Parts: sequence; structure tokens; C-alpha cells
Amino acid sequence: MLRNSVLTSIHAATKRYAASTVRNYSRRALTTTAAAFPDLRMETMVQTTTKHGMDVIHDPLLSKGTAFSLSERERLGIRGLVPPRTQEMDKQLQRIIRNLRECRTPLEKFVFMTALQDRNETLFYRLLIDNLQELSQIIYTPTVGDACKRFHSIYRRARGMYFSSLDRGQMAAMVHNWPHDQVDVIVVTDGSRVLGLGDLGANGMQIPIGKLSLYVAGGGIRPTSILPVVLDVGTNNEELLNDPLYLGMGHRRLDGEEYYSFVDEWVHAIQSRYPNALIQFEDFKYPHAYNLLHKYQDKICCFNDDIQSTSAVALAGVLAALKARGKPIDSLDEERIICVGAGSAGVGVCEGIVDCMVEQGKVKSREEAYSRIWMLDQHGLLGNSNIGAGDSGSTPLGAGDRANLDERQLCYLKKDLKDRLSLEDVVKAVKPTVILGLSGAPGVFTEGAIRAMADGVEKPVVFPLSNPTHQSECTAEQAFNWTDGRAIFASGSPFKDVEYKGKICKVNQINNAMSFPGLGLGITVSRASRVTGKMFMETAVTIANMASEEQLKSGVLFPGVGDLREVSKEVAIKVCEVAYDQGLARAQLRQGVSLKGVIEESMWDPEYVPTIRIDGHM
Ligand SMILES: NC(=O)C1=CN([C@@H]2O[C@H](COP(=O)(O)OP(=O)(O)OC[C@H]3O[C@@H](n4cnc5c(N)ncnc54)[C@H](OP(=O)(O)O)[C@@H]3O)[C@@H](O)[C@H]2O)C=CC1
Ligand SMILES: CC(=O)C(=O)O
Ligand SMILES: [Mg+2]
Repeated sequence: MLRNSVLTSIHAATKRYAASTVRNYSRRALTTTAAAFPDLRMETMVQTTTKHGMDVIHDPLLSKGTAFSLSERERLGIRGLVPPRTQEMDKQLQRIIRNLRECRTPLEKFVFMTALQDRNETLFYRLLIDNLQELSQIIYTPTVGDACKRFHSIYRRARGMYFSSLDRGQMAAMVHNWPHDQVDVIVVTDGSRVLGLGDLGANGMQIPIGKLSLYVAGGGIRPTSILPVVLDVGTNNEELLNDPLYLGMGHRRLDGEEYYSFVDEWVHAIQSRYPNALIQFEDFKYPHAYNLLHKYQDKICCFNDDIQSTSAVALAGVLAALKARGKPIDSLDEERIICVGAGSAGVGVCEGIVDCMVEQGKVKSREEAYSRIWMLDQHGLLGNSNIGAGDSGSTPLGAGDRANLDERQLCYLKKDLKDRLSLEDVVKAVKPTVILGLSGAPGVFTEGAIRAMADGVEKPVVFPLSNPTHQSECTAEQAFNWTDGRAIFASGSPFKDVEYKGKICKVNQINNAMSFPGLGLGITVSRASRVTGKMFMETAVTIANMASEEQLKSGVLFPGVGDLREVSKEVAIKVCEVAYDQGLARAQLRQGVSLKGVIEESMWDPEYVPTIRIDGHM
């Protein structure tokens, strides 16, 4: 609950925030110019610029393409530089959509969308918001995976910032090269584990760009307030190292102390210019992902998306599935859960489930919660290597393999089951109710395993969450075929609903995209100084409670990406409430102000506003 004792005005803070969209805003400039140009009314939101002529047309944050009015063309010095007829956004959208539909492949659509973003961000975001379900599949998973693999081939124009091993000692100066003084959200990757595609080095840049586009489209963060970053610490991807067109550093990855001190220099550099920005660590390989999270989470405003946001949405999915099976949401301890994948996402998701079981109070200890989860890595079950090899089909032990498990993974080790048991054998032994895939290994949910699961439970919860689509642990069609249409299904990347024996089986998408834009919005509005586990837990419960009874009955667990703006609002409200409750919020609240109203008001909506040219010295 919000504390009424925190009085003053978040409303005013939001207004200030909204005003910051009016770049270089100056009341004197506005008054003077409004007097000279009677088509502008004082209450109209305007954007100002010191730019002129082609510089206006070529600035994607200023450009309106053919939509500049005659008086704007006059005062911005662009008369004659664009076709004579002024066309409003609706006509531009018609043209864009027609052209987009003519692209033959998703990657062509990706290139088309990128070109639009590079020309006119307002139009890009209008198009994206109005077609979020369809176009998120282009700018985000699955197509963004392809775009990452091909980044060095399809590269056109700079976006975001790169910090490489060449930049040691220079980063604090470099951060001032970024053209915007206010940055609210930074997404940073080292490209070491891009979706389920492995090490893609500097090609990973498309991931921060895509995630941040969702922050803007789904969370209403301003396009001027986002910063995509690649930490180019090298790559171990031989194909890229040998490709003359590769754009990243041509050396192998830094590791150990060298790696961590590199990241540390970057964190300090960013903090020196943007001390309040939210930093999202993205697609860092295990265990770097965890090590960095633990190093920084209590010091700066940051989180790891793959660990924490994924945990929130996967937990939301499991809780909603309980409801769909007619069980109370606080009966999580009654589930038997298999998680295939023991990396950042797998461990992160299972930690969230354990936290939730403990919070629900039905388990006596954390250990008891761990006992409800069976975890597998690429060798099979994390089990007891002292149990001898039998006829279970598990692979023989290789010397020292299990020595690599760390204390986070060892919590899930099962003493009563043989180490490296295959998935199918684990399913037969455990009779799971829920199976999660966070392995990046396509097809590991085998027919035998899923059929065996379906033998033991009326509504098996099958969540192959790896991205992009072709890395999914099974397809939607397989899941429904192998469970006689009984599965409650969600995947990380979208699949179409499946018709099975005349019945439409619903496919859900569980992707951290349902969580991070709302988190970013809540953090930005409350100006929270830290991101906490409680924020993710509340996010999970909020999302889990979004579907109606009817939707749950039909197999829909929560809204889809098409409703991301609505979901983000609800998540942002919760995140703000937690921030105030935990004493982390720095924006102050005015009594009686609705938080929902404040959040809605602070969300950027892409509309053209009049552009005024001002003297750079004002
Ligand atoms: N839907 C969503 O929102 C999200 C989905 N993901 C997806 O999760 C996947 C994993 O990400 P992340 O945890 O960060 O990656 P990591 O590289 O950190 O971990 C991958 C894990 O999967 C295990 N694994 C690999 N192959 C197999 C196999 N054949 N059978 C069983 N386990 C296997 C690995 O085992 P070992 O250590 O032995 O190699 C490792 O434990 C990716 O595909 C990613 O796209 C991630 C975040 C969010
Ligand atoms: C969705 C996401 O963050 C991933 O697959 O890594
Ligand atoms: Mg990720």
C-alpha cells in the first residue's frame, strides 16, 4: 500500500518528466515564437530544436517525414525539401503498412522497421504500438535472433553505444558522447549468450535495441531516454572471428579479473553521467550473469532480465496455471516441477518459485521448497553421482563434470535419484505436474517425456520457454498432440494456437517482455533507487491475476504482448507501491493522487506535435 505520509507531489514530478519531452524547452522561446506564429496555441505541447533544413529532416527524433505543416516547413527551413502535400500520420501509416506487407521474409521486415526507426521514431513507435502483437515478432523474438546472427551483414546505421577493450581508461569520457542528458533506462549486453543462440559478440546489439523499443512501445518510456549498450569484451565465436565483415573486436573473450574490472569501469562511467538510470543486464552467460547481479544489485539501480524478469513471468504462468486447474493460487507447494536448464534463466526462475513457496507459507523450510523442483542441465538430472549406473539410459559419468555446479545449482541436487538421469526417466520417477524449458536446446522435451508426463496428470503444464522459436524445447503442436490436447501451454516465442481433434488449444507466450517495460515505468515514475526481489514477486502475482475465469478455462493464462501497455501499467503500479513501501522511492507523492493516473500520464504516446526552431543560445 502507498504510504500517505509521503506527501508532496509525484504529479508535479510527472509533469516535469513530461515537459522534458519538449526538448530544449524554454518558456521565453515558446512565448516569442507563439506570438510570431499564431497557429500555435500556448497550451499545445511543442518540441523545439536549434536545427534547420536537412538536419531536421534527417533527425529521427524530429522528423515527421511528409507530415510537416506549411508553417513548420517555413520556420524550419525545409520548404521544398519534402513533397508539397502535407500528409498526416494516418496516411503515412497506410503507406508504411502497405510497404511492410510487401516484404517477403521476417528479416526483410526487420530491416524495413529498422530503416523506419532510423528515419522517423514517432511513426515507428505509432506503428509498433498499434500492431504490437504482430510487430513484436519482428523487432523482438523470434526475428531479432536472426537479425543478431546477421547483424554484421545487415548493418546500416549507428544506434546505441559500444564499449570495447580498446576503450579501457576512456569510458568516463566516452559516456559524454551520448547526445541526451536524461537517460532513464539502459539495456546492456556482452553478447555472450544471445537468446538460445550462444555467443554472438557485438552482434548482440540488436537485443538491447529491441528490448528498449519494447520499453518505449509497451512501457511508455521516452525514446530520448533510452540507451542500448554493448560491452564488447571479444567473442569466442570462431565463425564471427573469421568473418572479415564482423564489426566487433577480433579477439577472444576477456575473462576473470580482466572481465570484471572492464564491466566495473563501464558501470562507474555510466553512473558518473546517469546516476539515476535503471540498468538492465541482458543475455550475459552463466555465471557472469549472477556474479554481476550480486555485485551491483545493492549498490545501483539494476537488475538482470534473464534471471529476474524471466522469473516473474514464469512464476506468473505457473500461478495462473494453478487457477486454470481450479486450484488456489497459494497451493504452489503441491506442484512437482521439472526445470530443464540450470543456467541464468533456469536457476532464476526456480529461485522465484522457491521464494513464492516460502512466502505462501505452506512449506516448512526453503529446503522443502527445493525438494519440489528437479533440475536438469545438458548432462541430465542434477542427482546423486554415488548411485550406480543402471538401465535408465543415462550417460556415463565423465570425470569432474559435476565439479562445475555451484551452490545455487547444488540446492536442487536430488540425493535419491541417480545423477544425469535422462528427462524421460526423471519424468517417470517424479510424475511432474509442471515442466519448464530454459535450456536453449531445441527438441529436448521428447515425445516419450511429454507422453509420460501426460499419463500422470490431467492438465500437464508444459512451458518450453527458450528463444527464438527454433530453439524451443518442443512446439505447440507437439505438446498438444502428445498430451491429447490437455496441456496448459506457453512458449518463450510465439506459436499459433493449435487445432486438436476439432478443439482450439490456446498458446500463451511467457516472455520477460511482459515484465520489464512495466518495471522500467514503475522505477522511472517512482525514481526508485534499487530494484528488489519483492518487485518481481508482486509483478508475478499481478500478471497471474489478469486473466478472467473464462479466459483461464479456455487455456489463456494472461494477456498477450498485444496488450503490453495495459499489462505494463498494472506492473508499474505494483512496482511503485513496493518502491514506496520499501522506502526506495525518491519521487514524492501528493495525498489523494491516483498512482494509476500518474503512471498513465507519464507514458509517452507517439503523436506529432508542432516543432519550433529556437536560437541555440536561448
Ligand atoms: N522466455 C523468456 O522470457 C526467456 C527465455 N530464456 C531462454 O532460456 C534459455 C537459456 O538461457 P540461460 O539460462 O540464460 O542460458 P545459460 O547458458 O545460462 O544456461 C543454459 C542451461 O541449459 C542447459 N542445457 C543446454 N543444453 C541442454 C540440454 N540438451 N538438455 C538440458 N539442459 C541443457 C545448460 O547446461 P550446461 O550448463 O550443462 O551446459 C545450462 O544449464 C535461452 O534459450 C533463452 O532464450 C532466457 C530468458 C528469458
Ligand atoms: C527473452 C530473453 O530475454 C531471452 O530469451 O534471453
Ligand atoms: Mg535475454
